[in-house]
Amino acid sequence: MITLKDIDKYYASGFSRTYVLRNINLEVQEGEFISIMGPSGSGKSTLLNIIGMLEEPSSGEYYFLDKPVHKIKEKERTQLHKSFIGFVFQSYHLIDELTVYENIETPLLYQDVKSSDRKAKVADILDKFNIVGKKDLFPTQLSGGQQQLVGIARAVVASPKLILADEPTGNLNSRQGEEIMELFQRLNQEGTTIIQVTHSEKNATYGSRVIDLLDGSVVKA
Ligand SMILES: Nc1ncnc2c1ncn2[C@@H]1O[C@H](COP(=O)(O)OP(=O)(O)OP(=O)(O)O)[C@@H](O)[C@H]1O
Repeated sequence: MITLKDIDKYYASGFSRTYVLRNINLEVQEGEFISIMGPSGSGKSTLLNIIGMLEEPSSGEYYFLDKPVHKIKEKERTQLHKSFIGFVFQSYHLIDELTVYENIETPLLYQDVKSSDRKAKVADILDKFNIVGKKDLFPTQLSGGQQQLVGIARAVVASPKLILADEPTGNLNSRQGEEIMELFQRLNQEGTTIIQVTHSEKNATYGSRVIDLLDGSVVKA
């Protein structure tokens, strides 16, 4: 599904370069559930953002479903992201002015799904996530755990092939964190590929492979 070849990400600092990622080579097969681990500042979020097409590498090659992401135009890249990837952020990134229902519906609007299909898909996800009773509330009226559930519901409503999650349980208590991990495990068993960034050894046990980063390089994959 994913091939990264010699990916570097650096920023200019004076006359030199500061490397955030260096010489990353990685293959991810469809159906994997991967945890990216490593100390703070080791480049985990940057790697996830590159895989999610939210950031561009400075050099190297990135193939997603055999498409050369490093070569295609931004518009096509955005289309790839919208069609195949669901992104879960640590700080939820819900839209405060929209209800739970409307937040979950947004990716379907981007994909031009027709109204009756949108209704059916959102209803299905609300049901699956046990949040039917919350559909008309606004994000600020929910607990952190509930907001993250909505964030994940929004990420999966369009049935993405790949879920990327950056510290999805970072702001949750341990019970809520376990629920999210169990949910990811179920989605993975149903065929969704998952890559999460986590500091938690326990969260990593839900996955099938750990990628360890140190100072921008993969030390174990
Ligand atoms: N625009 C930028 N200019 C310079 N350096 C940057 C820029 N953006 C990120 N960095 C640096 O890249 C490094 C890696 O950041 P990244 O967020 O990927 O690490 P991380 O492993 O996810 O860290 P954490 O676990 O703390 O979230 C950091 O040292 C950060 O300061």
